[in-house]
Amino acid sequence: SLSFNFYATSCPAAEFMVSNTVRSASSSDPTIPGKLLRLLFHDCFVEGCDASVLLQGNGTERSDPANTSLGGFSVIDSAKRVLEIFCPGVVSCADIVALAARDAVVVAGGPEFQIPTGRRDGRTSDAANVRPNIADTSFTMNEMIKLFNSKGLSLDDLVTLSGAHTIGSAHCNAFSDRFQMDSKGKLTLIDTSLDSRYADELMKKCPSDSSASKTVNNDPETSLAFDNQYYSNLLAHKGLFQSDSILLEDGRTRAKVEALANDQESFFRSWGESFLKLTAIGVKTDDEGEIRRSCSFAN
Ligand code: HEM
Ligand SMILES: [Ca+2]
Ligand SMILES: [Ca+2]
Repeated sequence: SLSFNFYATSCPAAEFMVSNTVRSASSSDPTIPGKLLRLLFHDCFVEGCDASVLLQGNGTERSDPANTSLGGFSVIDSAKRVLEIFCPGVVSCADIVALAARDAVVVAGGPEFQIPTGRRDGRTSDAANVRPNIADTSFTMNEMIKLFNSKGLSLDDLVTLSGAHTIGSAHCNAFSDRFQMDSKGKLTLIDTSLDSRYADELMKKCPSDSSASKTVNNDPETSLAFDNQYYSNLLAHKGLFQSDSILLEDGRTRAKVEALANDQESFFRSWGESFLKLTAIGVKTDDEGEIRRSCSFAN
């Protein structure tokens, strides 16, 4: 099983080296924390937290269209490079992904807490497993609940972990389903759960002819700060994805949204608990899996 300070004797500076790498990468590129946090989500929901998302090659998870907008791989690679110099063959890529996401939140001003380590790296990675296990922005609440429950996560965990959208950004096509385009390329809002002024802003930033690489902030107010602003945005009908907006629309989750919007401390407490559950999904430990030498390839 996982344990706190798993590397205490085998590589005592492991966590320090990961956090240093995350810190220095984020200081030269402020988009890094969001990328590292999303990378963890996409790792843990597919085959568990086993770094399967990092494997390169034909038909791996990383090659699936649902994963092409992932980033932060180079930060994981540079942490691994340092660790392989000081503690060769000891620290798993799966632990690096989890620790890096934990540290990314701290860098962005979020809560700091210990997480257990001892995850081992998976040997398989199949693109076909991505879409059945990753939530789509068009999911209904029932579909979201079903998916999260299948990973051992509750309704409250869903609301809390969606708070990750308090940082980072999204490509225009990630929310284009909230608009309709006429034959001249003009957009109109079809999703009435969205604030109309916010919708206008989004249409301006993401016109129908905008480039595929164009992005907008997930949190229009404090995109670099890991705070509870996400929940105030939901109350103001400024959830970027339909899967954000329904957290307010649905009676089963609304009270939790309101509670987290009202109290940042309670968001941080909830975050710590739900993050621990997220980083423990389907972990491989002890004699399962391996410790990869390179995070991009199985040994
Ligand atoms: C509940 C269902 C969820 C859906 C439908 C969803 C969907 C999305 C989408 C479509 C994007 C934009 C990607 C892009 O276009 O580049 C995004 C970004 C992001 N998501 Fe989620 N997400 C969900 C839950 C989560 C969870 C649980 C986490 C982490 C705990 C997370 C963390 C992030 C982060 C940090 C970003 C910004 C990435 C960046 O800046 O590069 N999301 N999400
Ligand atoms: Ca995985
Ligand atoms: Ca924020």
